[in-house]
Parts: sequence; C-alpha cells; structure tokens
Amino acid sequence: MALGDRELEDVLMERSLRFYDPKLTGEREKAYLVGLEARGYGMSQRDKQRPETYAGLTDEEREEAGAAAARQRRQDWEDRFTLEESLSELSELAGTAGLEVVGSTYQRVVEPNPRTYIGTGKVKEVRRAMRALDCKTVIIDHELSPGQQRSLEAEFGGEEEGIKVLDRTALILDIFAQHARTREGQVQVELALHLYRLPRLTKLWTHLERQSGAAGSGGGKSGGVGLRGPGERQLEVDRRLLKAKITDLQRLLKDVRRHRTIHRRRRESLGLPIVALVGYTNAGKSTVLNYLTSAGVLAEDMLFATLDPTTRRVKLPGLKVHPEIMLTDTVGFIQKLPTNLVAAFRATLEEVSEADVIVHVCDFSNPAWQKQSKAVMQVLRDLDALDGGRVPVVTLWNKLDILPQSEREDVQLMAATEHDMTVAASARSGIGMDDFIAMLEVALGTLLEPVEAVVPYSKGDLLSRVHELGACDFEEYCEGGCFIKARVPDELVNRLEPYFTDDFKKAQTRAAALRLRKGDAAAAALATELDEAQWAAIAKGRHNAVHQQP
Ligand SMILES: Nc1nc2c(ncn2[C@@H]2O[C@H](COP(=O)(O)OP(=O)(O)OP(=O)(O)O)[C@@H](O)[C@H]2O)c(=O)[nH]1
Ligand SMILES: [Mg+2]
Repeated sequence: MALGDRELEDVLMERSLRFYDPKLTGEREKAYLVGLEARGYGMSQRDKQRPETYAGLTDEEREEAGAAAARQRRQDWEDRFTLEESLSELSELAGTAGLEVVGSTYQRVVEPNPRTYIGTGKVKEVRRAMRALDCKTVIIDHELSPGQQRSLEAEFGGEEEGIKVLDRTALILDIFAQHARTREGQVQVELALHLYRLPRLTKLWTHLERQSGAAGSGGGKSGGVGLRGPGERQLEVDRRLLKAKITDLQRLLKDVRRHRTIHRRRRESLGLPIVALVGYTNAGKSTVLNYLTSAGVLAEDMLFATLDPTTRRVKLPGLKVHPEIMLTDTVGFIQKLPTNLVAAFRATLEEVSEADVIVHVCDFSNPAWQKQSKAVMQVLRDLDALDGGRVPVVTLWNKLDILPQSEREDVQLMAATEHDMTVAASARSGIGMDDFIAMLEVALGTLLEPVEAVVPYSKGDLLSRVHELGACDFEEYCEGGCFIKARVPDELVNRLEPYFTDDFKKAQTRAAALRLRKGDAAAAALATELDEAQWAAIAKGRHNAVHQQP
C-alpha cells in the first residue's frame, strides 16, 4: 500500500479510542506504577527574591503579604495529596481501566530530569522490576511531555519489546473513553484523546498497530504498516488527518452543546429547582441519585462510573417545599486532572453552574476525604458554580454504614452541630437519608421568597402552582379570593404580583428604597428585620388587607 493512501478510518482504528484493548490481548495487561511527589513547600526564599510581587508596598504590608503567602503555602502543603494517597488512587484508576497492578515504586522529585522526568537511578530500578515481573506497561503518576514519554519508553526497552509508558492523563482518558455514554460525552472524550495524541503521533504508538494486526482486527493493511512502523511521510499524513478530525469534532461539539442548551431551557421552563450532585469520584453521587429516584443510573465501585450528566425529575417523599425537583448527577472530580480534559470536564460541569442547590457528596470512609472535599470545593469556586456563596450547598458525609455502629451517632451529631448544612448518612443502606432529605428541604426553602396575596377564584391554576412549586404557610378563603401567605420561587412572584396585598406592596417598596439608598449589602443585612416587619404587618392587618383587594 502506498504511503498516504490510508483512510482516516484506518488511522483512527489503529489508534482506537482505547490505549489497549483487553479483548484483543485476551488477558489483563500487567502494569507497574511509579508514584511521584514534587517538592512544593519551601519556596519562600525564591518568593522573597521576587521584588515585583511586593512592589509599591510599605514594609509592614510587605511583611503581612509575605506571611500570608507563607500561610497559603503551608495550607497548600497540608491540603496536598500525599504520595501514598496519590499512588493508591493511581492504582484504583489502573484497576478501573482494566489493568492488573503488579508492582510499584515512588520517587520524591526535587529537580525533575528534563528528559525522563524521574531520575536515572529510578529509571534503572523500574527497568529491572519490569523485566523481573514480565510487565510491559508502566504508569507514571504525573503528566509527562511527549518527549519524556518517548525517552522513557526507549529506556525501558523500546518499541521492539512492546514497552508502553502511560501517564496519569492517558489512564484517565482511557477510563473516560470507556465510560462516555452520551453523544456529547463521547465527542468530548474523543476530542481530548486526539489532542493528547497529536504531539505523540510517532513510533510510540506503532505497537498498537502491531497488536491489532496480530489479532487480525486491523486487517492485513495495518498489520503490514505496523510491522514496518510508519515512516516520516506517513506521520505527516496521520497528523494532518488527525488535525482535520479534531476540527470536525470541535464543530460537532458545538452542535451537541446547542442541543443541550435547548434541553436545559426546556427543563428550566418546568420551573422546578435544579439540584446538582457533585463530589469526588466514587463518593456515591449516583447511589444518592438512585436512592432518591430508583432511576437505575449506573453506580459502580469504579472511578468515573458516571461521565455524562444525568438529570431526573424527582418527587421527594414528605417534602412540603418543592416536592418536585430536577436532580442532576455529574462526573466525579479527581486531583491532577489532565489539562486537556479540564475543558471537556468543565463543559460537563456547566450543569452545575445552573444548579439552584448543590449537594456535595463526600466518601466519609476514605482516609483522604477531607482533601478530596477541598479539591472539589476549589473546582466549584473556579467554575464560579457557587455564585459567590449564594447557591446553598448541602454536604453529605456518605458511607456512614462503614463506620462501627457505636461511632455513627457521634458523627451524625458532629455533622449537625459543627458544620453548616451537613448530614452524615449512607445512600446505600439508607441510614440517615431522612435527615438528608430534610436538609435538602431547608436548602430548597432558601430559594423561595415570601409573598402575601389574594388570588382571585378565577385563578385556580395559579393557586395550584403555588402548592406545586412553593410552600403555602397560610391559606384562607375570603370574599375576593383566596388569601395566602406563601413562599414561592421567583417565577411565581412575578405572576402573583398583581394580587399582592397593599401591606405587602408597601413592605416591598420600602425594601427597594433601602436597596437603592444603602446598596445591596445593607439591604441584605436589613432583610431579616424587614421580613419580621412584613410578617408583623401581615399578622396585624391581614383581614383589612384582604378586604382592600378589588
Ligand atoms: N458502604 C457504602 N458504599 C456506598 C455507599 N454509597 C455508595 N457506595 C458505593 O460506592 C461505590 C461508588 O458509588 P457511585 O454512586 O458509583 O459513586 P459516584 O460518586 O457516582 O462515582 P463516579 O460516578 O465514579 O464519580 C459503589 O460501589 C457504591 O455501591 C454507602 O452509603 N455505603
Ligand atoms: Mg457516578
């Protein structure tokens, strides 16, 4: 076959979505792990030498800025995942991807070797271990440059020996590729994979061609090409094809997104509040969704079981406020998220930015749960999903059932007393889930605005919407209509406005005036006071107000 004749499909098939295919090789591929820890703390000296950081500050301010930076560094250091934690996570990732971990080592890297990232001594050690274990795949717990990946592969025995060097990124991409279910998820992952591969399109990947050729799946063509290894010209062609494919995918993604926006609009038009489940991977988000909906969403003990956001309309038992909600399950978070996946991941998480209430699910049984939880909150802040603290967050310490019976109550008490909107429970066993639903109701309650109105009898549909979407605290049938004291979502506030009682209108005008005069912050501070004033007025003049209505 002449070079350059190959179709895009051939290139893509050889470099199929998977980095390896258990079905093709017939057995679980063995993998050797290399954990890494970069030295981060102790940069204070270097910081001090950067005068521009502190330019224009007085001595005192400089001192304070320096101290703050040091505090931040110490905090970052404490929040970091330890080498052991990160390595054990890498091992779980490998297992999830279908690899069998046969051994591991680690290195604390002070100055990374630019060529191989890990030091030369470590390279030798890993090579020895791989030979002894008859293991051809090594996974480095760090994002490697294409050059580093190539050098390492050569050091470990090279293509001839079938050696494969993967990094954390490749592993996560691989898992994502296996788990993407929706069109959008698949397109995103495929795009991320191609972007990852483009600079790595070299002989590095020829073993894949050989594998697929050997198994007969690639047909004679790719087997032949694989055995020869692509020449320079073939590489050029492949690169061009991949670039074209990337452009196509980007265009496709735009289309898919537009569709999703339409879906989202439709959901919004239902007027139901959106509750998003977020959390570290494997925390139990899908299990919570299942508990609340019995929707049958995939919940598995593997990382990134859920890649695509799933939204369900849920009727929650016993809820007086917002008995119905839209509940969205999302992709799990992970530390050291591959950079070229961040964009894809963020797009998926756009759903979270739309949420009215966020439920943060933590795996309380994981020793690193606090660090995981901080990492999650940081991403949420980066995404601006918390809307500067205005979106209520309910925290669920999940997997309470794993704790011994004797400790459970203490933890539940600690959650309730020492933390804001936090509940300890178990989505799988159901322990404490009533408390969780009650807490969700509290959070949903904060979305509602108090109103007071007399709804004419001809507007029965409006009244039933109030019951459906809000909470009616008082209801009385009077001459002009049904007098209600209720808490309702924004949309209904507008529809009820023509029927507001005079007292309520006055209170509103005062609130608006205050806001104008004192700015939003002052109005917020006075809101509580105003609320009380409102309700006092309502209590006093209720009947008058009712009779004043047309
Ligand atoms: N013991 C125990 N296991 C739980 C509980 N909740 C979830 N699990 C298990 O934890 C594993 C992960 O649960 P998922 O619901 O898939 O977690 P997730 O957060 O959706 O994970 P990703 O979608 O991968 O991010 C599954 O094996 C669940 O059965 C719980 O309350 N107790
Ligand atoms: Mg899930």
